Amino acid sequence: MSQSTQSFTPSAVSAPGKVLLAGGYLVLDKKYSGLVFALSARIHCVSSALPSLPPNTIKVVSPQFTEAEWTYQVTGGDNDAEEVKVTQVDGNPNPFVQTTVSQALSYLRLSSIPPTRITIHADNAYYSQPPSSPRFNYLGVPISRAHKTGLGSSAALVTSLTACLLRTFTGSFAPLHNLAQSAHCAAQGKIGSGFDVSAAVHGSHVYHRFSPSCLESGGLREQVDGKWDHEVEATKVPKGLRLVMGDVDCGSSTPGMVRKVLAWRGSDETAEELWRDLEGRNTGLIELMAKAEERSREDGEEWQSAVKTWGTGEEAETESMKLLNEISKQVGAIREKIREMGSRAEVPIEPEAQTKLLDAAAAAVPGVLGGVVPGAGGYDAVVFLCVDRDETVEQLEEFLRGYKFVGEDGKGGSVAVLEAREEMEGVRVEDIAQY
Ligand SMILES: Nc1ncnc2c1ncn2[C@@H]1O[C@H](COP(=O)(O)OP(=O)(O)O)[C@@H](O)[C@H]1O
Ligand SMILES: C[C@@](O)(CCOP(=O)(O)OP(=O)(O)O)CC(=O)O
Repeated sequence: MSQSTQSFTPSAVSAPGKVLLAGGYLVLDKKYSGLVFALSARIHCVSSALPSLPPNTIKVVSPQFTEAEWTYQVTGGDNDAEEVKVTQVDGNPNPFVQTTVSQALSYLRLSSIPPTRITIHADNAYYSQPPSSPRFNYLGVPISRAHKTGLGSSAALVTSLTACLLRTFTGSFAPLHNLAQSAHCAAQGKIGSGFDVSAAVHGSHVYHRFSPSCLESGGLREQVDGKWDHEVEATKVPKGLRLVMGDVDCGSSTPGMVRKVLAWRGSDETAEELWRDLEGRNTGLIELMAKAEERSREDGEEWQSAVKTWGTGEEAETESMKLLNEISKQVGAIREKIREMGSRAEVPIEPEAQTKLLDAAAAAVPGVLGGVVPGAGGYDAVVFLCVDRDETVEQLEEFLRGYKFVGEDGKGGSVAVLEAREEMEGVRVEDIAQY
């Protein structure tokens, strides 16, 4: 039913970026798990009334970039038969912003809205830039020219913007997950696994995807309000451990890699065995992390002492130490299968240059349990699981800063440490006075 606006709640919300530590490619199939951590790097959206504009106008601005203002006119929705239309009247195209505004307003079917401004602020870790830049640093280029670091800017943006629109016009976040997945898939022009939007909504978890059929028939309302079959089981990096994210300055294209890996999976009947084996290793890591977290609560003193000494040569033989050793070994076992997957599909999921970097970092820095090439793999990122000791983190950062990466065709590159670590929480309401 169409409804006129009952409320206008100026809102500030944020949604986190993601890192898929385990389950790349597998997570595209509902049977298999994705271990995804939300990150402290967030995209914020802040709404306010903008009385200088005509009614039924929404202006979205992203002030860290040039040419980043988009004005939309909202029409229709006066009766049930009439669709809501969102037309861009000003600015360059931004399909993620436009699709999100359009889907949120079409879903809500508001027959009139007060003129509204929404400001986007992205944490610095989303784009390469000088260290110690001010918060929400001004990059001075259009978004298309900013160098992305692969934390999932579009998923965090779509989720944050959807949440902001829902809260502004209805006072609540419902139905955030389904609506954000729908908008993200529509803007991308394809139905991916959705682990990134799921992390932006729910925070860190083990993810099983929704069936693509949730978005394949019926209208928007029917789809969003229908029964979704994704699964989300909260998880966390055990106390005393942390993730360190590295951005490798040598790009590779995810879409091409996904197509090739899936084509190989379809053509080789032994691939399924590899998928099952890798799933066993991934769930093995998930279980070990849960056990470690449990151990840290059962015997905090023993756990703390293991975390303090792991990798220093002064380890005592305790249950906690055993768990840290097992986690470290399990990361290695996952990488072994990932390399097999890559070489059999002929796709550089963990290319040799990344193997060298991951092994060299773990060998050089005491306290690094292991590193992987996250998500789809390739040349552009690494993530390390390490003990959360100041000296370990500092040494790892120093090691990465000094590392000379030799990528595809012998091209050299550097590795930047991102200002982001794991975080449990997904979307959240922020204090509107802070911006
Ligand atoms: N801070 C931002 N403000 C406005 N739009 C953004 C912002 N960050 C990302 N986007 C949108 O998301 C797109 C990037 O999406 P994509 O290429 O899928 O990258 P990612 O892998 O980071 O999600 C941009 O072209 C833009 O449309
Ligand atoms: C291959 C995948 O399973 C994981 C890709 O993970 P990334 O973290 O590499 O993704 P992008 O940020 O979109 O580049 C594809 C998917 O699950 O959609």
